[in-house]
Amino acid sequence: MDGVSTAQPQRHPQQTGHRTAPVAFLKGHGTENDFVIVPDPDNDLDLSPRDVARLCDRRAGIGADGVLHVVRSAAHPEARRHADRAEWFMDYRNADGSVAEMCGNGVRVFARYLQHAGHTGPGELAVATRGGVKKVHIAKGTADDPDGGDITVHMGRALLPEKSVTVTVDGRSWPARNVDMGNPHAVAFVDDLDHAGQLYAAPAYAPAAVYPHGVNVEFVVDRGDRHVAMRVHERGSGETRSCGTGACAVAVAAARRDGADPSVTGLPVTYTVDLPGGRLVITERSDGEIEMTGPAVIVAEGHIGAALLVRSETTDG
Ligand SMILES: N[C@@H](CCC[C@H](N)C(=O)O)C(=O)O
Repeated sequence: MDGVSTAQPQRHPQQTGHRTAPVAFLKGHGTENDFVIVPDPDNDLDLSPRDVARLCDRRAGIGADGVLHVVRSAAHPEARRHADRAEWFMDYRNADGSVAEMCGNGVRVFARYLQHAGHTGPGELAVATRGGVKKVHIAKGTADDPDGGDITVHMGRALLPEKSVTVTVDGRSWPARNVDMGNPHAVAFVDDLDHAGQLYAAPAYAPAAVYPHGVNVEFVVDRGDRHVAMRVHERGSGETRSCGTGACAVAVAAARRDGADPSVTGLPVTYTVDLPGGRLVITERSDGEIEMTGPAVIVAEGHIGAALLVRSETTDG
């Protein structure tokens, strides 16, 4: 993580017990990686891991792969130091309530929310994340769909630690490439995406010490020249229909496998990555910077029912 403080916000007295004021939310997705968006500019809400898990529950809650808690950087202890460069902080949480360093699809949906709410327009903006400040470009939409332009995120550089890893599903194992996109990934090239099975449980990996905080696992097949397809099992969320950091990790792993390294050749390389929920285009530039482009959509807005955010001091963290 990029020098992030781990200080936690203090729980405000009126945030214990039953919340009285309705809390607004929106629902959005990027290539069907879906999020509950909770606007909270002044960081008044203290969303516990259990609150997040309840919101993301697809039967008893709103349902999502994660939560995008939208807070002004100046109001959040983990982002205050970025406030002069990025007005808004994406406080991203996985569906099980855990915190992650980065979410690539989440940043695009976060930017779309800021556009939807009138905080920004098409063009450039910066978003603070636990993985540092990310530059985002919102393309102009059409007359029919003004908020429909693709969104490009500058994801930073990938790190490829030379550690051999094996991932295993249903007794079948593959070597995997270890790729750090701010968050951890294990990329396995397979003959058939069905070989990853149902992915109800997290794939096993070894040695465990390579990923002390867990890992996102990608399974990849070739579809054509610089064109791949993937499935992903996400740490903290299970199998999802898309993962932006995962698609970037896959593109870099595929490029190295194919002998392409822009920092050596001086030539950018672009991969098309198909996911169950849509298509992302990933370019690794000659300076190592990775750009990810894809759609982001807001699909609903409303208020969170009080029962979802009721907390008990003895059971909620
Ligand atoms: N879906 C995200 C990644 C979210 C975080 C991940 N589950 C982790 O724990 O690292 C993306 O689009 O990048």
